Amino acid sequence: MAEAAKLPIIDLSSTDLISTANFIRQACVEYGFFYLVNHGVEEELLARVFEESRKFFSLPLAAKMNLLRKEHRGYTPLYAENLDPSSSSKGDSKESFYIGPLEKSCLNQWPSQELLPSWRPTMESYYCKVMSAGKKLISLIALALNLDKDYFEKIGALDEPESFLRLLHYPGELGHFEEQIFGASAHSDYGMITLLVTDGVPGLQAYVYSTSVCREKFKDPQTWENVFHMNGAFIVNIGDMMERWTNCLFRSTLHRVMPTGQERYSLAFFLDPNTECIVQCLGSCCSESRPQRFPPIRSGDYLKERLMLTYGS
Ligand SMILES: O=C(O)CCC(=O)C(=O)O
Ligand SMILES: [Fe+2]
Repeated sequence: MAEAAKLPIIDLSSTDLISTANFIRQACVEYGFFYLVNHGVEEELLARVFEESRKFFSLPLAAKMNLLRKEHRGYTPLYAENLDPSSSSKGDSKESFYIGPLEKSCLNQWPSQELLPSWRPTMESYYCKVMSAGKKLISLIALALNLDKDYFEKIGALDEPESFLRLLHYPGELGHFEEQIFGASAHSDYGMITLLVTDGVPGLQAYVYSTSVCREKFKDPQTWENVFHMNGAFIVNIGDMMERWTNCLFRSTLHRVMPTGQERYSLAFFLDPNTECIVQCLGSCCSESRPQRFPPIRSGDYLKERLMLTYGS
């Protein structure tokens, strides 16, 4: 049985910015995962988002297929995705719905107002709230990296960030004994940070290390720890672009969702930089003894490459 991960708890409302930043640094170096409390997103709004998400996934398949994923927005059906390219499984046992930047709203797809009248305003309101919590957190992450608080704004990363809200539904059915079917197979997220909230049903596991060395992803044997839901908190994890910026100082930790036989809903918000932003090793994160590990890359190109590997488009 996997143990429960004892993740740090970061208070986004703390006025002591320096100690919060230090605490974030430690959390990102040691775990790449932490809980975020007092983030300003009301419980009542979260409950409404879950309710609307449930309504969408309960629609007949044909209605959902009308909104099939295009331009990385819309519906992805069960087994459409295998997050672990090294596995030969038939795909993950989950369905999802992506909502992209509201500034580019013509690319987004929405269920019709006749079907789900409150859906779009609820999702837009949540998108804005979680984005503002995320931006505040990024300013503390900048401080944690000994940068100016507005560093990521100044380099344009937070100017119309290419961020996606993903509604997830795990139906909970278990595959045959001989099949290895995950809710979400082992992966790391692609962007800067992910802010996740679940409905409380367990399943999420993170591969937590105890050394600060950049680990080799997908290397066996692995030890996984359960990441449980905490009432009122976001589960935050560092994504691969932040790992590249920090030259592996901050970890983009592998995680997965185990099948438990229970139906499960979650909301993942991937805060990814503006597509034109160049992601390159921060001066404070490389030295002679810690040489740069990745070449600079345009955020949009990196994201496209990763999505291509997951979806083929
Ligand atoms: O549903 C969850 O708990 C995690 C989802 C996730 O890791 C993802 O969509 O990237
Ligand atoms: Fe993830």
